[in-house]
Amino acid sequence: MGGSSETKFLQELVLYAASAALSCLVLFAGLRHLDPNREASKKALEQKKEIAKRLGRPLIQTNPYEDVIACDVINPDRIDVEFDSIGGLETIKEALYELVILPLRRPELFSHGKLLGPQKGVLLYGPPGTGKTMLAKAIAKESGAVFINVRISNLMSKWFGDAQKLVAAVFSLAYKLQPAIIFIDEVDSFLGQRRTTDHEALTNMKTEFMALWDGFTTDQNAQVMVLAATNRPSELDEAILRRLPQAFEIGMPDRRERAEILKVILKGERVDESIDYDYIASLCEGYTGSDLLELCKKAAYFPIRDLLDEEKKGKKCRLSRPLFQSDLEKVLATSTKTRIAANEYTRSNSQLPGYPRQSDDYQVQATINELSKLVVSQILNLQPDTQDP
Ligand SMILES: Nc1ncnc2c1ncn2[C@@H]1O[C@H](COP(=O)(O)OP(=O)(O)OP(=O)(O)O)[C@@H](O)[C@H]1O
Repeated sequence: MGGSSETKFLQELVLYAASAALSCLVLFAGLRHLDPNREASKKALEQKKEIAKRLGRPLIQTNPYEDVIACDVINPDRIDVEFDSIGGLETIKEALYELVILPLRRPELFSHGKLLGPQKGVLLYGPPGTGKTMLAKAIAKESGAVFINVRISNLMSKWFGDAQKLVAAVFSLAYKLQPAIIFIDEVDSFLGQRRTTDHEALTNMKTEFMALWDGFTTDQNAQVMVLAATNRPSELDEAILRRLPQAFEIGMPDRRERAEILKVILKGERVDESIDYDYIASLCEGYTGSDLLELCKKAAYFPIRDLLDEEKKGKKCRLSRPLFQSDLEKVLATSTKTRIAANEYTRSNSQLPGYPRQSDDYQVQATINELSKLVVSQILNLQPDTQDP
C-alpha cells in the first residue's frame, strides 16, 4: 500500500515538474514573440558578426539601442561604389581624399600638433540625383570606414520616446566601430532650422545630437566623422552649419562631366565602341547623373527588343546586339519632350511660398520635403512622449 502511494506521489511530482517546464517554455516563447526588437536584434546580431569578422576582433558589447542602429551599418567591403565609379567631380574627389580619406587611412600622419586632424563634419549639397549619396559611400569604401546610414525614420520609429537614446547609440556605436562615417541624408529634415512648432522630443534629439557631435570634435583620437547631404542647404540650422566647416557643392554636371558620367555608367556594358559620348552629352543639357542613368537604362531595352523581333522571325540569337548611339538618341528624342512637359507642370503647380527658386528639380524636392515634414509632424502629434523599446 505504502509503495503504491509513493509511486503516485512520484508520478504527480513528475507531472507537476513537466507542466511547470512546459509553462515556462510557452511563456518564454510568447515573450520572445512579443518583443518588438526581435527582428532588429536578430539582424543586428548577424550584422555585428559580419563586422566583427572584418575587423578581426571579437563581438563588441552593444546595448539594445546600438543593436537598432547596427542594422544601418554598412561594411566598407560590401560597398560597390568607388571614386572611379563616379563620373566628373574631379576637384571635389581630390579635396575629399585629402580632407577625409587620408586622415582615416593614415592617422599617424595627422597625429602631431593641433593643426592637422581628421575632419569631423563635411556637408555635400546640391540638386537631387547629382551623386551625393554615391560620393558618401565611395568615401567610406576608400577610407575603409564603416558607414552608418542614419535613417531619421528609424530614430523616430516606435521607439520615439527613446529617440535621444538612439541618437546617443549612433555615436557610441560609431566610436566602437571606428573608423566610422555617420551619414545623414536629407539632413535638413532632421537638423533643419528650429521652429517654435517643433515637437519637444525633436528639439531634444537635435540638442543631444549636437552635444555628442561636439564631444567627438574635441576628441582628437576619435576617428568618427559626420557626413551630411542636403538639397536645401538654406534650410539648415546655423548651429549645424558651424559644425560642418567643410561644404562641397555637388552641382549640375557640365557637358564634359556628363560625358564622363555616361562613360562610367556604360563601362562594362555591351556597347558599340564608336559611341560619341561628347555628342550625346551635348544633347543632355540639364541632366543629372541620375537622369543619365535612367537614359542608359531605357536605351538598353532596344537591343533586347531587336533580339525578340529577330526571334519572332524565326532566327536564333544567343546574344543581343551592343548598345548603339542611335539607341540613346532615340530615348533622348522622346524623353526631352517628357522633360519639358514635366518642367512646365512643375512651374505651374509647385510655386511654394518661401522657397528660393533655384531649379525645377529643387522645387519638386521642396514639395516632397514639405509633405514629409507634414507627415512627420502628424506622427509626432500622435506619438506619446515616452515608450519603452
Ligand atoms: N557623378 C555620377 N557618376 C555616376 N553615376 C552617377 C553620378 N551622379 C549620379 N549618378 C547615378 O545616379 C544615382 C543617384 O545618385 P545619388 O543617389 O548619389 O544622388 P543624390 O545626389 O544623393 O540624390 P538625392 O539628393 O536625391 O539623394 C546613383 O546611384 C548613380 O547611379
